[in-house]
Amino acid sequence: MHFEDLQADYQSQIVFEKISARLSTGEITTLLGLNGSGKSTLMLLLAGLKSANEGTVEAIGEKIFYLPQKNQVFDYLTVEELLTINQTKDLTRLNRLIELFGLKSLLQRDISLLSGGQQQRAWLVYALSQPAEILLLDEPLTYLDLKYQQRFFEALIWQQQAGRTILLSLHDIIFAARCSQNIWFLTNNKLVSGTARKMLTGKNLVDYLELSSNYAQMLLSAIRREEVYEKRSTTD
Ligand SMILES: Nc1ncnc2c1ncn2[C@@H]1O[C@H](COP(=O)(O)OP(=O)(O)OP(=O)(O)O)[C@@H](O)[C@H]1O
Repeated sequence: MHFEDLQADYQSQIVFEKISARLSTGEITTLLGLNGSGKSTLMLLLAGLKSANEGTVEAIGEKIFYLPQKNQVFDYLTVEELLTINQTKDLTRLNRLIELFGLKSLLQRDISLLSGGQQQRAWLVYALSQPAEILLLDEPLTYLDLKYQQRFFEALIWQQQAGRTILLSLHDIIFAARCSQNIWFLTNNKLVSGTARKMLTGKNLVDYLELSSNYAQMLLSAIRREEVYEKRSTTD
């Protein structure tokens, strides 16, 4: 999937203009940016749910699934009913996801009566079980406790290894650094993109996320420590 010279606005307020990028097939890309920088808007455009004022999006022959930041059901629907709406799903994958996200004991419960994190787990299983080549997941970590953030990380790596192309929007750059090959920053109506290694620099965190340089350095040290830990843990 790629897009060129995209422009979006709401009632003549420009969100971004002339942005272009390619979503690398089979890789995980994370979209970072301040509140209101346009991450959800870009996902809506890529999913074909909002039309661009200018520019083009091309995803020939690729099925796209978009999970919005806020999800709700308007009728009483159990978790099981939600997860079986689309019968064309791969049941082996669905059952493994149900297990991974601890939904077995919640299958008969009404979604609207679950806690925020339990609802998010149901929506994530719903999203990850869709038969789509491209997954657009808007702030998937919202409400998740650390246990299920870790499970979500495992699910992401599994899905990437199964050949899916994934675009996430996140505010957690440590999580982004762990899972992403590519980082896109939305900043001042523009998109700046590159490999995670190249993009996660102190200067970019200060310039694009408006962090103080001390906080940016602290996060980058945590990312470096994590890299060392991960290298060590693969040889343990
Ligand atoms: N339906 C809408 N009508 C009018 N303006 C909107 C609408 N949706 C979003 N906006 C505005 O467009 C801009 C981009 O919003 P968007 O939701 O894409 O940002 P975001 O980067 O996803 O933010 P966040 O990190 O807070 O989720 C913001 O200024 C927002 O106020």
